[in-house]
Amino acid sequence: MSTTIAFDLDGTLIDSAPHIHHGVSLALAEMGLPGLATETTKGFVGRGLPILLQRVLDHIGAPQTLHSDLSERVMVHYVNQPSDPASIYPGVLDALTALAQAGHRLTLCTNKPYEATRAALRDTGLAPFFDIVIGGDSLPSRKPDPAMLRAALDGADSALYVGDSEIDAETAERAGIPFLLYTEGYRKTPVEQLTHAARFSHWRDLPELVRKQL
Ligand SMILES: O=C(O)COP(=O)(O)O
Ligand SMILES: [Mg+2]
Repeated sequence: MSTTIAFDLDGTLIDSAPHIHHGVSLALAEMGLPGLATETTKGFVGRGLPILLQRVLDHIGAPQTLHSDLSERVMVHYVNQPSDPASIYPGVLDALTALAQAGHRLTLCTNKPYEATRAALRDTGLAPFFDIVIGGDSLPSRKPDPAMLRAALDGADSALYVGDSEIDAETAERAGIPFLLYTEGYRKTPVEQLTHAARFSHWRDLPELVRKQL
Protein backbone atom coordinates (compact mmCIF):
# COMPACT_ATOMS: atom_id res chain seq x y z
CA MET A 1 0.00 0.00 0.00
CA SER A 2 1.26 3.46 -0.81
CA THR A 3 1.51 5.75 2.16
CA THR A 4 2.15 9.46 2.49
CA ILE A 5 4.99 10.07 4.91
CA ALA A 6 5.46 13.59 6.26
CA PHE A 7 8.81 14.59 7.75
CA ASP A 8 9.92 17.25 10.18
CA LEU A 9 13.12 19.09 9.15
CA ASP A 10 15.24 20.57 11.97
CA GLY A 11 16.66 17.85 14.21
CA THR A 12 15.09 15.16 12.04
CA LEU A 13 16.51 15.33 8.50
CA ILE A 14 19.24 17.87 9.18
CA ASP A 15 21.27 18.86 12.23
CA SER A 16 20.52 22.52 11.59
CA ALA A 17 21.10 23.95 15.07
CA PRO A 18 24.58 25.30 14.12
CA HIS A 19 23.09 27.04 11.05
CA ILE A 20 20.23 28.54 13.07
CA HIS A 21 22.67 29.59 15.79
CA HIS A 22 24.95 31.24 13.24
CA GLY A 23 22.08 33.32 11.81
CA VAL A 24 20.91 34.37 15.26
CA SER A 25 24.47 35.23 16.35
CA LEU A 26 25.11 37.41 13.28
CA ALA A 27 21.85 39.28 13.86
CA LEU A 28 22.52 39.81 17.58
CA ALA A 29 26.02 41.11 16.79
CA GLU A 30 24.62 43.57 14.21
CA MET A 31 22.27 44.90 16.89
CA GLY A 32 25.05 45.22 19.47
CA LEU A 33 23.43 42.57 21.66
CA PRO A 34 25.24 39.81 23.59
CA GLY A 35 25.50 36.34 22.06
CA LEU A 36 24.54 32.97 23.49
CA ALA A 37 25.87 29.39 23.40
CA THR A 38 24.98 27.04 20.52
CA GLU A 39 23.46 24.58 22.99
CA THR A 40 21.17 27.31 24.30
CA THR A 41 19.91 28.16 20.80
CA LYS A 42 19.44 24.44 20.10
CA GLY A 43 17.20 24.15 23.16
CA PHE A 44 14.94 26.87 21.71
CA VAL A 45 14.35 25.13 18.33
CA GLY A 46 11.04 23.43 17.63
CA ARG A 47 8.17 25.89 18.02
CA GLY A 48 9.14 28.11 15.10
CA LEU A 49 11.26 31.23 14.67
CA PRO A 50 9.00 33.77 16.47
CA ILE A 51 9.07 31.74 19.70
CA LEU A 52 12.78 30.94 19.33
CA LEU A 53 13.54 34.67 19.12
CA GLN A 54 11.29 35.47 22.10
CA ARG A 55 13.33 32.98 24.10
CA VAL A 56 16.63 34.38 22.81
CA LEU A 57 15.66 37.91 23.87
CA ASP A 58 14.52 36.68 27.31
CA HIS A 59 17.71 34.70 27.74
CA ILE A 60 20.00 37.67 27.07
CA GLY A 61 17.76 40.01 29.06
CA ALA A 62 16.79 42.19 26.07
CA PRO A 63 13.26 43.63 25.59
CA GLN A 64 10.71 41.95 23.31
CA THR A 65 10.33 45.32 21.52
CA LEU A 66 13.47 44.28 19.59
CA HIS A 67 11.71 41.15 18.29
CA SER A 68 10.69 42.34 14.83
CA ASP A 69 14.09 43.94 14.10
CA LEU A 70 15.85 40.75 15.24
CA SER A 71 13.46 38.59 13.25
CA GLU A 72 14.01 40.48 9.99
CA ARG A 73 17.77 40.28 10.41
CA VAL A 74 17.77 36.58 11.28
CA MET A 75 15.61 35.81 8.23
CA VAL A 76 18.16 37.47 5.94
CA HIS A 77 20.94 35.24 7.30
CA TYR A 78 18.67 32.22 7.52
CA VAL A 79 18.02 32.42 3.78
CA ASN A 80 21.43 33.69 2.62
CA GLN A 81 23.80 31.56 4.70
CA PRO A 82 24.06 28.29 2.77
CA SER A 83 23.10 25.10 4.62
CA ASP A 84 25.83 22.46 4.56
CA PRO A 85 24.87 19.16 2.85
CA ALA A 86 27.02 17.50 5.56
CA SER A 87 24.37 18.58 8.10
CA ILE A 88 22.05 15.85 6.77
CA TYR A 89 21.94 13.05 9.37
CA PRO A 90 23.70 9.80 8.36
CA GLY A 91 21.53 7.48 6.29
CA VAL A 92 18.82 10.03 5.45
CA LEU A 93 19.44 10.05 1.69
CA ASP A 94 19.38 6.26 1.39
CA ALA A 95 16.27 5.99 3.55
CA LEU A 96 14.36 8.65 1.58
CA THR A 97 15.44 7.03 -1.69
CA ALA A 98 14.25 3.61 -0.51
CA LEU A 99 10.92 4.97 0.70
CA ALA A 100 10.31 6.85 -2.56
CA GLN A 101 11.23 3.73 -4.56
CA ALA A 102 8.74 1.73 -2.48
CA GLY A 103 6.11 4.09 -3.91
CA HIS A 104 5.51 6.29 -0.87
CA ARG A 105 4.77 9.96 -1.24
CA LEU A 106 7.15 12.08 0.85
CA THR A 107 6.21 15.52 2.16
CA LEU A 108 7.63 18.05 4.60
CA CYS A 109 5.99 19.59 7.67
CA THR A 110 8.32 21.94 9.58
CA ASN A 111 7.95 24.93 11.86
CA LYS A 112 10.92 26.54 10.10
CA PRO A 113 9.77 29.57 8.02
CA TYR A 114 8.87 28.52 4.46
CA GLU A 115 11.51 30.60 2.68
CA ALA A 116 14.28 29.35 4.98
CA THR A 117 12.98 25.80 4.52
CA ARG A 118 13.17 26.10 0.73
CA ALA A 119 16.71 27.46 0.96
CA ALA A 120 17.80 24.63 3.29
CA LEU A 121 16.25 21.97 1.03
CA ARG A 122 17.90 23.50 -2.03
CA ASP A 123 21.35 23.86 -0.41
CA THR A 124 21.42 20.35 1.04
CA GLY A 125 20.04 18.69 -2.11
CA LEU A 126 16.98 17.34 -0.27
CA ALA A 127 14.44 19.36 -2.30
CA PRO A 128 13.64 16.74 -5.00
CA PHE A 129 12.31 14.25 -2.43
CA PHE A 130 9.37 16.36 -1.31
CA ASP A 131 6.35 17.31 -3.39
CA ILE A 132 4.56 19.20 -0.64
CA VAL A 133 6.40 21.57 1.71
CA ILE A 134 4.54 23.22 4.59
CA GLY A 135 6.59 25.73 6.60
CA GLY A 136 5.97 27.42 9.94
CA ASP A 137 4.45 30.50 8.28
CA SER A 138 2.56 28.68 5.50
CA LEU A 139 -0.70 28.56 7.49
CA PRO A 140 -2.26 30.78 10.19
CA SER A 141 -1.24 28.25 12.88
CA ARG A 142 1.86 26.12 13.38
CA LYS A 143 2.69 22.81 15.09
CA PRO A 144 1.53 21.49 17.55
CA ASP A 145 -1.72 22.60 15.89
CA PRO A 146 -2.41 19.63 13.58
CA ALA A 147 -3.51 21.81 10.61
CA MET A 148 0.02 21.88 9.15
CA LEU A 149 0.35 18.12 9.30
CA ARG A 150 -3.07 17.67 7.69
CA ALA A 151 -2.02 19.99 4.86
CA ALA A 152 1.24 18.06 4.38
CA LEU A 153 -0.68 14.78 4.21
CA ASP A 154 -3.11 16.10 1.62
CA GLY A 155 -6.02 13.82 2.51
CA ALA A 156 -3.98 10.58 2.34
CA ASP A 157 -5.79 7.45 3.60
CA SER A 158 -2.57 5.97 4.89
CA ALA A 159 -0.11 8.32 6.57
CA LEU A 160 2.82 8.55 8.97
CA TYR A 161 4.72 11.44 10.55
CA VAL A 162 8.46 11.30 11.25
CA GLY A 163 9.92 13.85 13.67
CA ASP A 164 12.29 14.46 16.56
CA SER A 165 10.47 16.52 19.14
CA GLU A 166 7.76 16.87 21.75
CA ILE A 167 6.00 19.23 19.33
CA ASP A 168 5.99 16.62 16.57
CA ALA A 169 4.65 13.89 18.88
CA GLU A 170 1.84 16.17 20.05
CA THR A 171 1.05 17.27 16.49
CA ALA A 172 0.77 13.68 15.27
CA GLU A 173 -1.36 12.69 18.24
CA ARG A 174 -3.76 15.59 17.67
CA ALA A 175 -3.98 14.71 13.96
CA GLY A 176 -4.54 11.01 14.76
CA ILE A 177 -1.48 10.00 12.70
CA PRO A 178 1.06 7.35 13.84
CA PHE A 179 4.31 9.03 14.88
CA LEU A 180 7.81 7.66 14.24
CA LEU A 181 10.32 9.28 16.59
CA TYR A 182 13.92 9.97 15.54
CA THR A 183 15.67 9.88 18.89
CA GLU A 184 18.90 11.75 17.98
CA GLY A 185 17.41 15.21 17.34
CA TYR A 186 16.50 18.08 19.68
CA ARG A 187 14.04 16.32 22.00
CA LYS A 188 14.34 17.22 25.70
CA THR A 189 11.76 14.79 27.10
CA PRO A 190 12.57 11.09 27.77
CA VAL A 191 11.30 8.93 24.88
CA GLU A 192 8.98 6.96 27.20
CA GLN A 193 7.03 10.15 27.86
CA LEU A 194 6.36 10.87 24.18
CA THR A 195 3.50 9.22 22.32
CA HIS A 196 4.99 7.31 19.40
CA ALA A 197 4.21 4.25 17.31
CA ALA A 198 7.91 3.39 16.93
CA ARG A 199 11.30 5.02 17.29
CA PHE A 200 14.70 4.82 15.60
CA SER A 201 18.18 6.14 16.32
CA HIS A 202 19.67 5.56 12.85
CA TRP A 203 18.04 6.32 9.52
CA ARG A 204 19.05 2.98 8.04
CA ASP A 205 16.29 1.45 10.19
CA LEU A 206 13.45 3.65 8.97
CA PRO A 207 12.38 1.82 5.75
CA GLU A 208 11.90 -1.44 7.70
CA LEU A 209 10.08 0.40 10.48
CA VAL A 210 7.70 1.90 7.91
CA ARG A 211 7.05 -1.56 6.41
CA LYS A 212 6.12 -2.85 9.87
CA GLN A 213 3.67 -0.01 10.42
CA LEU A 214 1.67 -0.74 7.28
O1 LIG B 1 12.25 26.10 13.26
C1 LIG B 1 11.87 25.46 14.26
O2 LIG B 1 11.60 25.96 15.36
C2 LIG B 1 11.74 23.96 14.19
O3 LIG B 1 11.67 23.37 12.97
P1 LIG B 1 11.18 21.85 12.87
O4 LIG B 1 9.68 21.91 12.98
O5 LIG B 1 11.68 21.46 11.49
O6 LIG B 1 11.82 21.05 13.96
MG1 LIG C 1 12.39 19.14 14.66
